[in-house]
Amino acid sequence: MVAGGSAGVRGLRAREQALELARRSREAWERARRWQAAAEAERKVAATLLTLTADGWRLLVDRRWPGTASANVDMILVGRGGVFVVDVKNWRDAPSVQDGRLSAGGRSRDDEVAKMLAMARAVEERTAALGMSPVAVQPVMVFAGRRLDVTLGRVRLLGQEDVLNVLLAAPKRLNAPMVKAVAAYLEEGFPAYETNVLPERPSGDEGEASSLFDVEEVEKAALESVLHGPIEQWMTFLHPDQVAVARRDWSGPARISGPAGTGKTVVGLHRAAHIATRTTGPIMYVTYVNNLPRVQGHLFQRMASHLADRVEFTSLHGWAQRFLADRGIPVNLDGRAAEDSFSRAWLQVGRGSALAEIDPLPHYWEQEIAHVIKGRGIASLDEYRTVNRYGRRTALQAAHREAVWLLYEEYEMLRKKRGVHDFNDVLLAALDEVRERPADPPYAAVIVDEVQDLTLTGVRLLHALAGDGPNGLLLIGDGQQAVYPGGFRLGEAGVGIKGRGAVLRINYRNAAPILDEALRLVSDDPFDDLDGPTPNGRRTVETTYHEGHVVHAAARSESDHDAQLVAALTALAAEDESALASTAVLCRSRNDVEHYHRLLTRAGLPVLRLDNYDGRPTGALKIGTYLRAKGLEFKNVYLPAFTTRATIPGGDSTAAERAALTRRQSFVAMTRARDLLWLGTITPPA
Ligand SMILES: Nc1ncnc2c1ncn2[C@@H]1O[C@H](COP(=O)(O)OP(=O)(O)OP(=O)(O)O)[C@@H](O)[C@H]1O
Repeated sequence: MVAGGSAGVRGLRAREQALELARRSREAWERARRWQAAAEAERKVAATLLTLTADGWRLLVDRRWPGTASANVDMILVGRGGVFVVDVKNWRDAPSVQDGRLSAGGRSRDDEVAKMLAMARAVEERTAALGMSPVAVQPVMVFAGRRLDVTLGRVRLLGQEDVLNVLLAAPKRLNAPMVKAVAAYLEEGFPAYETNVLPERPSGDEGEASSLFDVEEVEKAALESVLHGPIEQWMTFLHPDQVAVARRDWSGPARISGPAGTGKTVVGLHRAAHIATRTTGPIMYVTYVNNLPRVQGHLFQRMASHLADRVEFTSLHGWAQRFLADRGIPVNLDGRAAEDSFSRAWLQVGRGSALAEIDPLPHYWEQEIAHVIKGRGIASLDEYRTVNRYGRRTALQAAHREAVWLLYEEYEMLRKKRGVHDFNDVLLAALDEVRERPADPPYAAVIVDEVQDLTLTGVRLLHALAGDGPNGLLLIGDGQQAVYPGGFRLGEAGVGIKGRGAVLRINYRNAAPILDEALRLVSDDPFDDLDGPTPNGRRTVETTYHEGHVVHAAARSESDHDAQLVAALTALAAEDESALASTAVLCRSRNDVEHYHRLLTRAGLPVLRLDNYDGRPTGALKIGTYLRAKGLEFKNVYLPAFTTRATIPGGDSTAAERAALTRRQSFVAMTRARDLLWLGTITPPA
């Protein structure tokens, strides 16, 4: 269930709210009528908007616009939906929007849009000082006496009769004290003309109260608003450092880093919105994980719906496949057939070679090919002989490198014989194509989230798309959360970010005991962070105070462990029926996901796979692998069969490397938890 209580209670509240507003509209009308300096059209719109003041909104009318000789701002409305900069229009001809242009009576009115945007920007500058995100400032043109609801870029065009419903339905961004503070701050920044003040108090004479709105429509709008989650609040207020990073002008590629939960994605999303309002080209928000773009896309839609069509949320491989298909380049991506080709290559030339001395199991070598050879686009044995294998800590002698190369060539031969491609082939082909024939139209910006999981080829591809222009490429990530082996330096991708980096340090997500527990696990592990290695895993990070705890559930057997998990989740649901909606069970392997999915379903708990989760509220408990949970967060996280030992078997020389990777993956899973982290372990009696 979502915020706002049960459906019945919500409906009742919306109805009460609508009726109260209808009562207050008479009072509003009277106040507006006595606003001498305004024209009739403005008075009517003011009356409509004044109605909202009964609901805690603040309306500032006819304000001076500092820094301009004589310009004024018609109205600034501050309420729980954010800040709305309102320009009232009383045009004889109906406005019309076509191909992104505004006209009326056959005449272009684009200059009015430009003025509106400049006004919004002035308000945005002021509210940014309070840590408010620009996406919470919305320019609105209100057309007196008309019905209309059209979006033109950032500007919303509304008919006088539609404005109230739209504002009431807006997701809640500000609470009551915030509304007061923001309004007071804007009042100071945009002073009133003394001769033109809207009377504060009604006279008591109700006068003519034309029907300003339809009670039923308002009721519907009020209901829509409470259905939005509390998430809109972080979308509105950021830490001043975060606002500064989101709005910074970078002269070339830049980087945002910081430990888990420090708001890197939040800043990335705000940055996407910021750039969208200042450019015209497409913007790509890309990540390695498949399901994350859907979730981030929905967050962005809720944060800045008017900009949603400007930003493409995509996984890197998904984008590359579409791009190649559009260019008519055939790709036969078949992960399973490619894996099978590798298994055969291993049997033929790997298992009996010098490689088995280091690690007798194929997994390590499969990753060597995927992340080091193909992931870095290495084209010859000579190149591979000397390459620095960042992030892979097991040294390879010349003979081993030669054996790996043989294995790679065998794999490639078998793969090509079957006519299939692997994920690396897709990126390599896309990179060749982009270099040959760049994307058209070019991307105005490419924002890469979770960049630590990309291969060098992936970063080269995105760099080729974004170029080195101002505010073009932004890399967001944290090497401590890398869940794949093999790394690189940005310099190798030809990306220079010198002097264009920002580090976020305040963790807003995890309760302190959870973050402490997770950081303890990786505190001795150095990690690679694109610019170079760190000596250990200890980070400087501040936590924001909120309650939370870690539960250790120790079991003697698998059945005892599973019973404890079911009991814990059932108790959680019994205490608060909505708790499951913000709870996830995360598993190390797909097999574990299958096992726990069956277990929980049998116990009668509603379960949704993370593969099918798109960020929209659902009442079900989420389940998925650690890797699928990247970038996400939940109030309660359950990690059944939790172990800090490497679960993939292999040789002694590579054991330390595998164990470190396992710890990093566990760290990612643990830091998804906001308030409760449940760790289930199975220790059979000695
Ligand atoms: N200024 C802020 N005020 C309150 N909450 C914030 C603020 N900034 C971020 N948050 C919250 O912190 C949490 C973590 O944010 P986000 O997912 O962007 O972090 P991250 O650094 O990308 O994390 P990770 O690297 O672990 O995926 C989110 O719940 C977000 O809403």
